[in-house]
Amino acid sequence: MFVKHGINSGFSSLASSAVLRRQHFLIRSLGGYTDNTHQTRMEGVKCFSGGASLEADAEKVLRAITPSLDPTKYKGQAGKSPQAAGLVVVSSCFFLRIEVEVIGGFKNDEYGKIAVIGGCREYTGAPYFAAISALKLGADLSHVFCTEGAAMVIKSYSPELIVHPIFKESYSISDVDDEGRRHISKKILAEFGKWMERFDCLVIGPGLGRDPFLLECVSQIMKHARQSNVPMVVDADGLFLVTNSVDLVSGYPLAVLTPNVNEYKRLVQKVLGCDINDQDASGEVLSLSKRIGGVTILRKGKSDLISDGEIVQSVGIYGSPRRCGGQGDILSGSVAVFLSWAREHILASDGKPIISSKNPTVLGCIAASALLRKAASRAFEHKKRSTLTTDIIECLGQSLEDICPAS
Ligand SMILES: NC(=O)C1=CN([C@@H]2O[C@H](COP(=O)(O)OP(=O)(O)OC[C@H]3O[C@@H](n4cnc5c(N)ncnc54)[C@H](O)[C@@H]3O)[C@@H](O)[C@H]2O)[C@@H](O)CC1
Ligand SMILES: Nc1ncnc2c1ncn2[C@@H]1O[C@H](COP(=O)(O)OP(=O)(O)OP(=O)(O)O)[C@@H](O)[C@H]1O
Ligand SMILES: [Mg+2]
Repeated sequence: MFVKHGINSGFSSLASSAVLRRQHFLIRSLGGYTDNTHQTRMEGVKCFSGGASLEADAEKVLRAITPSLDPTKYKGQAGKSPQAAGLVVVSSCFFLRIEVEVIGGFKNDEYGKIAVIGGCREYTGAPYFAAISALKLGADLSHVFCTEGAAMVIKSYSPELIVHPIFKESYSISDVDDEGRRHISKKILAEFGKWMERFDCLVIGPGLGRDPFLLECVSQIMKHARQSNVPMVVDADGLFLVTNSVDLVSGYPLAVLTPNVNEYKRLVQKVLGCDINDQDASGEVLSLSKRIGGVTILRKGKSDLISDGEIVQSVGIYGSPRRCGGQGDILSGSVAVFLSWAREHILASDGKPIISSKNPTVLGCIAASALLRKAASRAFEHKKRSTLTTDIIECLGQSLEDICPAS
C-alpha cells in the first residue's frame, strides 16, 4: 500500500537499496521502527500539540535532527546515522500489520542529495537560492533541473551546483505537433527518471514559471516521485500547479507545501472554498492540511504556521523586517535538507511518542523556518536596509553553528 514501485518506461531502473531506504522513511513516519539510538537526543524535544502555546521549541528540534559530522562518511551520506548499517528493517507495513525482517547493511545507501526543479526564462535566481541553501546547510550534492535557456545562467552563479537543462517551454516547441510534444515529454521524464531515485528530497517550483507544457511535464515527474516515495517540498509555481491539481499531493505524507501569503490564499480558496480567516489561522491551516489528506503545510508569514493535519506548530523567532524576494526559496531548500535529516530521528522506541509529532516533515519545517529567521536576523544586523537574499544565505552556516557546533 505505501511501498509502490514506479514501473514505467522511463523509471524502470530502481536501485533496490534506494527503494528500501524510502520504505524505511515511510515506516519511521508511521512509528514502525524500534531503535533506541537517537532517543536520548530526542528526549528533550517537545512540540506542543495544543493548549495556549503553539510555538515550537525550534532550537531543540534543530539540535535533535542535525547530524554530527563524521569522518567515516562518504559523499552523499550527510545525515546518515552511523548505526544505520545492519538495520532491523520493517517491511510490508500497513497501519495495523507490521512484519519485521532483518536485512544486512546498506553500504550503497546514500543521503544528502537534493534536487530543485525550477528555473526558466524569467527566473534563475530562485532555483539557485534554494539549491545553494541546501548545500550551505550540509547537503552533499545539490542538483537543479531547469529549462535549457536557464541552465547556463544558473551554472554561472556557482560551480557547486549540478545543473540539468532538461525542460522546454511552449515557445521553444511552437512548431512541434502533438505527437512530437508527447515524444519530447517522454524524453524529459526518462532523463529525470535516471536520477530520481538518487534524491533524498525534491524541491518543486522555485522559479519554475507557469508554462503549460513545462507544468505538464512536472506533473508527470511528481506522480513518479510519489510512486517511488520520494519526499517533495512544493513551493512557488509548484504551488500554482498543485492548487489547480490538488490530487498530485493529496494524501501523500511526504509532501510539504510552503505557501506565501498569495499562494496560501489561493490554496484556501480552492480547497476550502472560502476566503482566509486570520481570526483562526491555526485552525484553518489544520483544516487545510486535513482536507489535502495530511500533507504538511508551512504557511509563511509574520509567524510561520506548520501543520500536518494532526498538530499545529508555529515559529515566530525574530527574523528580519526586510522582505526582499528569495527568502522563501532559501526556506524551501532548507526544508528539504532538514526533512531528510529528520527521517533518521523519528523513532518510537516503546510505542509512546518521543515527541508529539513523529512526522519528519513537520520537524523539517520547524528547523528550516527557525534557521532562516535566525540567518535573516543576523544578516539584517550587518546590512540593515541593503540586506539581500545572498546576504542571508551567507549567514546560514554561522546560524546553524551557533545552535549545533560542528565540533
Ligand atoms: N530572484 C528570483 O529569481 C526570484 C524568483 N521568484 C519566483 O517568482 C515567481 C513568482 O513568485 P511570487 O512570490 O512573486 O508569486 P506570488 O504569487 O506570491 O506573487 C505574485 C504577485 O503578488 C505580489 N505579492 C507577493 N507577495 C505579496 C504580499 N505579501 N502582499 C501582496 N502582494 C504580494 C508579487 O509582487 C507579484 O506581483 C516564482 O517562480 C518564484 O519562485 C521569487 O522566488 C523571488 C526571487
Ligand atoms: N512579515 C514577516 N515578518 C517576519 N518574517 C517573515 C514575514 N513574512 C515572511 N517572513 C519570513 O520570510 C520567509 C519567506 O517568506 P515569504 O513570504 O517572503 O516567502 P515568498 O514570498 O515565497 O518568498 P520568495 O520571494 O522567495 O518567493 C518565511 O519563512 C518567514 O519566516
Ligand atoms: Mg516564493
